[in-house]
Amino acid sequence: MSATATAAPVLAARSLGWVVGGAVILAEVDLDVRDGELLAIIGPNGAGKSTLLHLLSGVRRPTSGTVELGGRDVTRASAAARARHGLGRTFQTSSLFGGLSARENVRLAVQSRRAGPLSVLRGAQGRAELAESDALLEQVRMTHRAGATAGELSHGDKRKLEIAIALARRPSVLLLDEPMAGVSVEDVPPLVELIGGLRAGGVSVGMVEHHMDVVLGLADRVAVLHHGSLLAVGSPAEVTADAAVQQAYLGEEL
Ligand SMILES: Nc1ncnc2c1ncn2[C@@H]1O[C@H](COP(=O)(O)OP(=O)(O)OP(=O)(O)O)[C@@H](O)[C@H]1O
Repeated sequence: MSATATAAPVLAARSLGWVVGGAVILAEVDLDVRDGELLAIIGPNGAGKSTLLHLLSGVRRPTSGTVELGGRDVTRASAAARARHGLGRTFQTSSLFGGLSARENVRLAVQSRRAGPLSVLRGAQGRAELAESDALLEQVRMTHRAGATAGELSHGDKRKLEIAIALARRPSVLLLDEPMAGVSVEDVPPLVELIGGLRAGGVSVGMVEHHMDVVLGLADRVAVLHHGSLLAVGSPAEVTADAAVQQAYLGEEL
């Protein structure tokens, strides 16, 4: 039994569903991210993976079911409120300020956590904020790129910077939407190391990812979505041996 097999859920979907225009995009999904684990969410294109992240993080409201964060019902809470209560996330499309440096991007996130977004408008200077920003850049191995503008970074470095920004808000659970998308082959191993190390820093992770070698190497558990329903959830070995999962991926590499 793995160390996280009996850990408490930090984030949970309970019978979660989303219906739009009569189409059932997500149906009755019961799934949790447990304390200290890395849960990977996989599934063929259009399975509902991003929708699930949107519902969990409050970007979209479910049409049925509930979301619990740290044991409390946050179904009606906004994305900002969930973020304040420890839920971080990154998006498939980059959310960086391309014209600002990597350090400035992280510093804005640090500032907004420390004093609320208005402090950014006041242009508050703070040694502590700078030190914290630099520590976050160090944590994601980006110190050497601190002065580079975000727009000129490689895809791999952009993903690292986005994780640093998410960590600036000190999340207890972090949702990553396809962190390896567009990342060059040589940038994959450092990103895998960074994401794998988040658990040791006390951050539980829910990660949507298509790269199976990355998923199988990193995840404590894997959840498989198919046509909006949860097909299987278990250890990487259990899931890859599952006949229904193999059927869903027929013709695709698993
Ligand atoms: N706002 C919307 N209105 C109607 N249909 C939507 C909407 N958003 C998503 N869908 C549909 O819901 C389904 C699931 O989409 P979603 O993006 O969650 O899938 P996914 O598993 O993340 O796919 P991919 O791996 O391609 O990113 C798709 O068929 C998509 O077209």
